[in-house]
Amino acid sequence: MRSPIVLLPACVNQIGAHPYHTAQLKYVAAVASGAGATPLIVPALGAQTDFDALLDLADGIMLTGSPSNVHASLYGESVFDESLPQDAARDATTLPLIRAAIQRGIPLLAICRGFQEVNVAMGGTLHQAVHQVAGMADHREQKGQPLEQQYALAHRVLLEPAGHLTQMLGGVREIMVNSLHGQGIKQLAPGLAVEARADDGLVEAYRVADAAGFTLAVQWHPEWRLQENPDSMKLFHAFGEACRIYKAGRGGVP
Ligand SMILES: N[C@@H](CCC(=O)NCCCC(=O)O)C(=O)O
Repeated sequence: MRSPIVLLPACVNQIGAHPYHTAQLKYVAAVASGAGATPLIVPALGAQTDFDALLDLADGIMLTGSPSNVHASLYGESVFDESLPQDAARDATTLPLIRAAIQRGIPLLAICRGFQEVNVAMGGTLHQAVHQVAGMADHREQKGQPLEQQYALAHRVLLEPAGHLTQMLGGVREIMVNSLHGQGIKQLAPGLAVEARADDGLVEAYRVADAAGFTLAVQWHPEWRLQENPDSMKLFHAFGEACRIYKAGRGGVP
């Protein structure tokens, strides 16, 4: 029996003289080892994408993090800081893909930038600089520090008692998470249900309330040192199981 196929939409990055479609190794490895699925990196072709062809192949979708920001025009704002990286090709690919996948009930796991993309795709907005908002903490990593420090556990998140994440993690009320983001949720999109918040009230996880399939979006990075974090392993295991159930429900072969 073939393993479920999980699509990972790529970023576009300039490496030397050429632009590339890229996905970080830790996300690809997390899908394979954490979810027990076959990762399939999808180029950021935007409107040229045959979304139906891709979704016919997909048993799940994982939206990765990225240093680039979702373009502010996609939630009705102008960009506050043009010096920060953007990725229009990724935006043009992921936002329609997200809406189509949710429509089909395809399992969806969204991480960091992916968490922000789903909120925007469903009609929500973002703080472009959370640390500049009165009463909010600074959720950014200390760039230039070793990665072990940048991805170290940074703050707790309080889980919604009746949420799916609480159930997934065996009933715990809070967990410690890493934090590598300058942007965050301002207005949660209609139809999204909060799963966790930071102490400053920032939404750190949600699900699509009436989605037919598994949906979980988290602002932190469960893929980081996945095997060493039991909570992250439970999260990826649940995602993998949802992908297997989805695959079985559609006869398994596209
Ligand atoms: N640019 C957005 C999202 C931040 C994000 O995804 N950070 C992780 C980048 C590196 C990685 O993928 O591990 C923001 O700043 O809020």
